Amino acid sequence: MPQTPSIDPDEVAKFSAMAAEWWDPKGKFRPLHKFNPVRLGFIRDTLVEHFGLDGTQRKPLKGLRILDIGCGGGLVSEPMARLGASVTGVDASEANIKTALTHAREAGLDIDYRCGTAEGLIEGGEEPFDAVLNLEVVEHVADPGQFLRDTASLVRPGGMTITATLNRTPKAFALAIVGAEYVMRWLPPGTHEFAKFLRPEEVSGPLEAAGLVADAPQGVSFNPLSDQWKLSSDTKVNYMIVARRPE
Ligand SMILES: C[S@@+](CC[C@H](N)C(=O)[O-])C[C@H]1O[C@@H](n2cnc3c(N)ncnc32)[C@H](O)[C@@H]1O
Ligand SMILES: [Mg+2]
Repeated sequence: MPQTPSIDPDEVAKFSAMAAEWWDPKGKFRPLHKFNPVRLGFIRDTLVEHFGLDGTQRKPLKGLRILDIGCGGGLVSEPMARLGASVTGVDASEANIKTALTHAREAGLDIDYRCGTAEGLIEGGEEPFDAVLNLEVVEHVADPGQFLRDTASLVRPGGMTITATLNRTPKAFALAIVGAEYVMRWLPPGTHEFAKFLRPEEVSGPLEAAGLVADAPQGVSFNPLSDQWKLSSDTKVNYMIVARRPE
């Protein structure tokens, strides 16, 4: 594990211990698999609109350079590559990167996976990206403000970033921790720490401090009747924020 400021070693160890399960839709990452179609649709549509791409093409993201920071096993990196993007997937856990590499190789996808961090990319003089995806990571890092400013600085002028996380509200405590971890057992107890959840302004603030302009948050909600996630106006539990760097 690289020793740099954004890493909380206990958090990264927790994900490393589950590394073999990333691609098991019934395993410990079941919630992310269930959640994936709605966030992928939102990401695709947002990128197509922002960059003025042709959404009817089979590979509409062709030509875009995307960073998936905290990519885990590659649940988002792979679909982005299939849509034509040139994807760099970075994760602090070596075990996750191994899982991601093996899975992409078996799928015949060429993804630039690296074990590392946002601050490591900056120190290494990485060229800024068209888009940076920061999905379900900021609630697991040591210093969220610095991490958000770092991810923002990896966005090129005219580019954008999408951040997804959990809100720090009583409803999120009830659903994402008590419900998902202790009642439904969708996630291993201890996966999330309530104090590390972020209010939308705690995400947009650091992004804007780093020169981006943030949209209003987009809520994502689970409907127990249909057993599905959908975009919603309710940002009290899961939400995503799009932020753009002016030209
Ligand atoms: C909940 S998972 C999300 C994975 C992926 N983004 C997804 O949504 O499918 C959080 C990931 O963040 C990684 N991580 C934690 N701290 C990190 C850091 N400082 N830099 C990069 N990755 C980190 C963990 O190893 C883990 O794979
Ligand atoms: Mg999480």
